[in-house]
Amino acid sequence: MSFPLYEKDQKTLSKLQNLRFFPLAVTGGKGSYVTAEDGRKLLDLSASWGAASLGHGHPAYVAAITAAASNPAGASILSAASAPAIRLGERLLALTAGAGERRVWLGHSGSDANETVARAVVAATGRRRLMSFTGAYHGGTAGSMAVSGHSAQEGSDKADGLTLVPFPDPYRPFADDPSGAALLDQIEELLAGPCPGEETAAFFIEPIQSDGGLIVPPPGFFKRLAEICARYGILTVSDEVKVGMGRTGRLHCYMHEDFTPDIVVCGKGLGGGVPISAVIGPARILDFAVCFSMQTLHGNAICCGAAHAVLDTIENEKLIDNAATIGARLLSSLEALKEKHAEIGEVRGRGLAIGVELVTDRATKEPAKELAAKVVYRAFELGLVVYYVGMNSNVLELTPPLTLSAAEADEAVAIISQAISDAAAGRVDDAKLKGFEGW
Ligand SMILES: Cc1ncc(COP(=O)(O)O)c(/C=N/[C@@H]2CCCCNC2=O)c1O
Repeated sequence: MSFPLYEKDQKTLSKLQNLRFFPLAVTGGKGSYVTAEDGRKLLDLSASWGAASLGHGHPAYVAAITAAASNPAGASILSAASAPAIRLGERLLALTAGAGERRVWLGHSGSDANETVARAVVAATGRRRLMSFTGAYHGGTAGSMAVSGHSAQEGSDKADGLTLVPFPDPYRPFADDPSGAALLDQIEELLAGPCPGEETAAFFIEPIQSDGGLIVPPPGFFKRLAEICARYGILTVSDEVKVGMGRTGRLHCYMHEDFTPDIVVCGKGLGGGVPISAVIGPARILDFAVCFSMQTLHGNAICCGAAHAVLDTIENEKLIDNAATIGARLLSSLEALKEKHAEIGEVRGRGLAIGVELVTDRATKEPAKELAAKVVYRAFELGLVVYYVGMNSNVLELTPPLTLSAAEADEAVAIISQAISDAAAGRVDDAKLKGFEGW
C-alpha cells in the first residue's frame, strides 16, 4: 500500500512532534470516525489522545465556535477581561469542589497548565520541594517535564526539589503489596526524613495514571495520600488533563477517590479538540503575582466558546452517564477477550479510560512491547485508531469520544481481537513498523 499524503507529511512537518505508530494521514472526521487519506472511515478510539471529547464535527461544537468566531470577545485575556472567559471560570469553579477563595487560570494545554502550577506553588509558598510519580506525564514543556516521571522523557531536566515515587499499580505492585499500604509507608518515611514535608509545596498526581500505562490506583490510596499531605500542608494537584471532563463516569476523575484536591488541572477534552486548559485552585496561589504565567492567546474567546459547548453538551447529552455505560460495556467485552487471547495480561479502567496490558507470559507478566506495536498497526489496517502507552510501551489505551455508541464499542472490540490474533500469528511484517518507533 502507498500513503502519499503521509509521505508528504514526513517531508514537510517537523519530527520533533512525531509520536507515530502507523502511516495515518487524516483528511476529516465525523462523530467517532476519522477519514484517512485513502477515504477509509476509521473508528477513532483515541480521540486525538483524549482531546476530541465530543467526537469530530459535533453540531453544537461547530455552532459555538462559529458564533464565537463571528463576534469574538477579543483574542486574549492578558490585558482585557473577556465575557466568555469569565463565564467559563465561573462554571469551572461551580463544577469543582474546593474550600476558600479560589481562582481559575486559563491556558492552552495540559503542559502550560502544569508548568504554571509547578512554578506558582513554589513561588507562592516558598517551599522548594515537589513530589510526583514515576511514569507520570504532566507535559512536554520544560517546566512540565520537570515534574514528570515518564520513561519517554528520560534525560529531560527535573525540578531541583523533585522527588519521584512509584505509582501504586496493583498489577505490578510496589513491595508486592497491591493495596498500596507499603508505598504509603514509604512516602511517609520520605516526608518525615530525606524529603521534609514542611519543605514540600505540592504533590502532583494523576487519579488514573494514563501515559504511564492507564493504571487505576488501589481503593483508598489517594484518600490516604491526601490526608498525609494535609498533615504537612502539602498541596495536592490532580492532573485531570486526560482522564477528566466526564471521561471516567464522573466529571472529575478524583471524585472516584473520595478526596478533594487543592488544585485541579483540566485540558484536552475541556476544549473538545481546540487548545484550552484550566487550573482551578486557591487564590493565594493563583493570585500570587501578575505577569507570572501568560501567553498572548490565553483565554482566547473562540477556545472558551468551544469549552462552553463541551460543558453544555456533556450536560445536555448526559455524556458522563454514557461514558460510564459504554465504558462498562467495553471493559466487560475486553475482559471476555482474555479467554481467547493469552496475550492480554490485564484489562483495567474507569468509564471511557481503559487500558489493555499485553504480555508475552501471564505468569511472568513480561511486557509485550513488540506485539503492542504490531497490534496497533494491524488495527489501523483493519479500520481502528488506537495507540499504546506505558512505561513498557505495552498497554493499549482506549480514550474514545464520550459520545461513543454501543455499536461502535462492539465494533472496536471485534477489531482489537482480530488485530491481536493477526499480530500474534505473525501477520504484521517487521518491515511495516520501520519509521514507526512510537514511544
Ligand atoms: C495527564 C496529562 N497531563 C498533561 C498532559 C500534557 O497535555 P498537553 O499535551 O495538552 O500539553 C498530558 C498529555 N499527554 C500526552 C500528550 C502527548 C502524546 C502522548 N499522549 C498523551 O496523551 C497528559 O496525559
